[in-house]
Amino acid sequence: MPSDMEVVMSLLADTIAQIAPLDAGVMQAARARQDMLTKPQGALGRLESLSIQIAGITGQVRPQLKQPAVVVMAGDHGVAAQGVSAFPSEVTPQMVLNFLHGGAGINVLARHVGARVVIVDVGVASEIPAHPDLVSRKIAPGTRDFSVEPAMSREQAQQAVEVGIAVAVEAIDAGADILATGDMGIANTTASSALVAAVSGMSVAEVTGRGTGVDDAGLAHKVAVIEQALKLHNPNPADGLDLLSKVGGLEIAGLAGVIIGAASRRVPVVIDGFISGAAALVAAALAPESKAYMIAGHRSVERGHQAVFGSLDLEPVFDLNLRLGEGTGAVLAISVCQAACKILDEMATFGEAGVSGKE
Ligand SMILES: Cc1cc2ncn([C@H]3O[C@H](COP(=O)(O)O)[C@@H](O)[C@H]3O)c2cc1C
Ligand SMILES: O=C(O)c1cccnc1
Repeated sequence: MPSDMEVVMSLLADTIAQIAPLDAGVMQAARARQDMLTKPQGALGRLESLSIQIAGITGQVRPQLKQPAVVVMAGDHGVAAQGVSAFPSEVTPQMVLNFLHGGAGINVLARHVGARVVIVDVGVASEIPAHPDLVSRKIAPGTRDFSVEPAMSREQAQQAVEVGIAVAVEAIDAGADILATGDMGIANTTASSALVAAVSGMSVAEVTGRGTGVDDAGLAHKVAVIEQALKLHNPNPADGLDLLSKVGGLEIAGLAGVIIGAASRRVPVVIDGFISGAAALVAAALAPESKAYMIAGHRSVERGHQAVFGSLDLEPVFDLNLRLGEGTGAVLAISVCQAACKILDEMATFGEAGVSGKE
């Protein structure tokens, strides 16, 4: 009999092993179709390249995105005790209840694009009363304060990634054909900046912003806390579980799992803001092939988000000056992905429409 730990480890390893490269033949066929549509070649810019990426992801020359879902992972952070957020930790469970009642920003924007919202407690510190729409998969009641000790054990990091894999696969089995990532966790921009600094090699000051709105003194303190933590733990940037266990978060681990799970099932995954971007860096460290399945939804206001795009070689779909998280920018970008696929599928070719080609 394998121990529980071996089963857990094999799920992560098996899922990573299932991630295949994009289908180059399908992408070529989608490119050829784009070039026959009634517009100057390339005139629909990013809509064209997005449609081709999604064709390569799904293996369909004319992919349809009909059932979006956003996975919002919630977890608390021990490092909040250092005063690195403008808000108290009790906001995390309070916002989870808000999600469940449909009143948060993500609920509104998900309704706007017709996306299902999946809310997961992977590490909220307090007990959240049972609710039919809450996926309760708590690995620990928050992380430990990583300014003084590792945020979690390596085993917990792996278990949290696996929660994300399982939730993504369940959503896909229930019909989802495109996923978005969303986060909730007071102080999680601190963990995210630590991860981004560790992976990008940039200085902590360059990749640390105000999160929920700390003032100048608060920002300087936040930078000092992260610098000290990185000095203490020296995480290995090539080892996703080492990064997570030392300076990560349970919801960040869960989101890395969502990305890996989506990639393993050939489903596009739209990455939200800075926290989701940190999760994407971890996913890429664990499974480099998962990068091809990522679509960067938007550029967040949070300082350091650009470093994520640089490290992953991604270009955000838009920049609306968002700095909320929860998956808000990602679900809006899903609508752009759907538009891109409709262009590829529904636009007439020059031949069909009787329009003359280029001289
Ligand atoms: C009411 C409220 C709703 C939110 N929804 C997302 N966040 C965002 O803010 C937090 C990160 O910022 P920091 O690192 O400064 O704590 C995360 O929970 C993130 O999802 C929120 C924050 C607040 C206050
Ligand atoms: O970009 C984000 O996701 C973000 C930025 C600030 C605060 N919360 C989330």
